[in-house]
This record gives sequence, C-alpha cells and structure tokens, in this order.
Amino acid sequence: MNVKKIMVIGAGQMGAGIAQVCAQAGYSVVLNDLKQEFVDRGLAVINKNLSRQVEKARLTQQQMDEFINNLIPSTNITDATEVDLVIEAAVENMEIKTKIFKQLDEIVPDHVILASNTSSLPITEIAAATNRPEKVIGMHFMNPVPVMKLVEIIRGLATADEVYQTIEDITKTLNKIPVEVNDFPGFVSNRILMPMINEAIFTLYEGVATKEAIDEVMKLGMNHPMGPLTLADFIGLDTCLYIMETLHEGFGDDKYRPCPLLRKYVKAGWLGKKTGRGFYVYE
Ligand SMILES: CC(=O)CC(=O)SCCNC(=O)CCNC(=O)[C@H](O)C(C)(C)COP(=O)(O)OP(=O)(O)OC[C@H]1O[C@@H](n2cnc3c(N)ncnc32)[C@H](O)[C@@H]1OP(=O)(O)O
Ligand SMILES: NC(=O)C1=CN([C@@H]2O[C@H](COP(=O)(O)OP(=O)(O)OC[C@H]3O[C@@H](n4cnc5c(N)ncnc54)[C@H](OP(=O)(O)O)[C@@H]3O)[C@@H](O)[C@H]2O)C=CC1
Repeated sequence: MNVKKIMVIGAGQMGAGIAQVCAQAGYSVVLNDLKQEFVDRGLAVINKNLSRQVEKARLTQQQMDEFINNLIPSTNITDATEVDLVIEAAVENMEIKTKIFKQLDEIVPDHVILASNTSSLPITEIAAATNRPEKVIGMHFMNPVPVMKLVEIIRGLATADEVYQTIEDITKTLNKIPVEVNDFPGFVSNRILMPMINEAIFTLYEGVATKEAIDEVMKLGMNHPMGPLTLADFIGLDTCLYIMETLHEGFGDDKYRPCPLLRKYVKAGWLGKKTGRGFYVYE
C-alpha cells in the first residue's frame, strides 16, 4: 500500500518525536492533539530538535524548512479522513485508546491503517473496538524517537500480513529497525524493561540505597546509558505505572505489582521530567 499522508494523534513526547521522524522521511504529517497549545508544544519541540541539527551542520536550513512544511497542525480528529495511516500516541489508557480507535474507524476510508504506539496495552483489544481489526497494528517507537533505532511491531490476533508488511516497510523508510513481536502484555520491550525499573523503585522504597546510588550501580556496573530511576523519570512515571498495571492484570501474577512509591508519586503529580519532578527535580 502506498502511504503518503500520516496522522499522529497526541503531540506529547512520543507523538512529537514520531511526527518529526515521519516529516523528515518526506511524509505529509497531520499532528493532532486535543488543544492547540499541546500541538504548539509538540511543534516547538520538533523545531528545537531540528534547529540543533542545523547548528551542528547535519541539516541545511532549507532541509529543516522542508521538514517543518510537511507538518500540519490539527485539533480535529476528522482530519484523519485525508490520511492513509494513523499512528495514535495519546495517553496509555485503554478507555481513551478504544474511544479514539472507534471514532477513527467510523470516519476514515476503508484502506486506512490504524496503528497504536501503546507501550503495553493489548493490540487485539484495541482492534476489537473497530470493524477493521485486520488493519490495526502496534507500532511501538522508543523514547527519544529521533535517536532510538527500534520500532517494535506488534501483530494483533487479526492483523493482516499485508498490513504488517506495509508497517515494516514504512518503519524502514523512517530509518528505523523493525522487530516483529506477538501481542502479549508489555510485548517484549516493557515486559523486560519495566519490572527492572519497578524493582529499582522497590530498592529505593525499602531503603537499600539512595536514588543516586541505585542509578550509579546500573550505569557504572551494567553500562546502562541512564540509571533506572532517571529512565523512569524520562519515560514518565504515569506511563510506568500504567505499564506495570497492564502487566499485573494481564498476567495475573503478583511479581508485576507496582511499587507503592510509584503509585504515590503519580498521585502527587510527580510524573518525572515532563512535570519537572519525579525521583529527581528538573529545572
Ligand atoms: C516506555 C516504552 O514503552 C519504551 C521506551 O521508550 S523505554 C525507553 C528507551 N530509551 C532508553 O532506554 C534511553 C536510554 N538513554 C539513552 O540512550 C541516552 O541517555 C540518550 C540517547 C537519551 C541521551 O544520550 P546521551 O549520550 O546521554 O546524551 P547526549 O549526548 O545529550 O545525546 C546524544 C544524542 O541524542 C540526542 N538527544 C538526546 N535526547 C534527545 C531527545 N529527547 N530528543 C531528540 N534527541 C535527543 C542528542 O541531541 C544527541 O545527538 P547527537 O549525538 O546527534 O549530537
Ligand atoms: N514515554 C515513553 O517513553 C513512551 C511512551 N509510549 C506510549 O506513547 C503514548 C504517549 O506517551 P507520551 O508521549 O509519553 O505521553 P505524553 O503525556 O507526553 O503525551 C500524551 C499526549 O496525548 C494527548 N492526548 C490525551 N488524550 C488524547 C486524545 N483523546 N486525543 C488526542 N490527544 C490526546 C495528551 O494531552 P493531555 O496533556 O491533555 O492529556 C498529551 O499531549 C502512550 O501510549 C505511551 O505508553 C511508547 C513508547 C515510549
């Protein structure tokens, strides 16, 4: 299938990154969020990232202008009627995602593929909210999107082979590497990563070491680029909690219970870097 125009729903840290890499690959990209201020914030992040590339002489100003011109701001979901592919990157919440997919399914033409950047929610369940489950797929980018090579592609129970192939091909045009996985809670990435982060939070909660010490052990001892608590702040503690809840519920196994300290921070609105405070404080 020939995909030319893409809509990205959610202009947060993931949506903005996805829109950026799609625009850089030459796609026309509609960046949608609930309010203009959120779309503007996403566009400002893209502008900043591309300007840095121009300063480093990796891009010309003309190339940057071309990429920016590929971006179309939107606060109306009906703009999806004009695209070939929608990549949803709204908040990690099943109710919100199924509502968005149901609405999209009602308004977009039959050929349109509906992808979700969900980090853990079952693609099969999201697909069941539509009348086109064969055209629903997981397209899981990693944060920060412009830097990380992986896109984990998740087949729902009904995802058609040609839809998988289209998404794999598009991923390659974005200069990313696709890896195919099946639809189980947390897929592969977060089934392995998030329990490690949750365990780091338990280690802090139980007073085994300070947050700095926990991060240093994993950075210096295991060569991780970021310690797990810094990484949790970077991902967003709300997203980390939603993922742990999906694993806990999906497997019905207490080994995935979210640490009470994680819940407490999320309840306090300490969501990490994006709100200025999580395990650490950010300027
Ligand atoms: C939760 C999920 O569902 C799945 C997930 O995404 S889990 C999270 C996966 N991501 C990770 O694990 C990230 C781990 N951290 C890292 O890899 C690195 O710390 C990092 C790439 C984020 C930063 O790297 P660093 O070497 O420490 O910092 P820095 O030198 O400032 O940045 C390296 C490059 O990344 C770029 N970069 C860093 N943060 C960026 C951002 N948020 N957006 C765009 N570019 C960014 C920098 O501009 C720099 O680019 P150049 O080399 O071209 O100059
Ligand atoms: N953070 C990460 O490291 C990763 C996250 N993901 C996944 O990507 C998705 C987005 O995460 P992330 O970007 O971090 O989250 P953010 O909180 O940064 O952004 C989410 C954005 O979506 C908006 N939004 C919420 N509901 C709707 C809606 N109905 N229609 C349009 N926009 C909406 C939010 O607006 P408002 O602020 O008003 O809520 C916000 O701007 C989640 O599913 C997450 O699990 C995947 C890989 C990595």
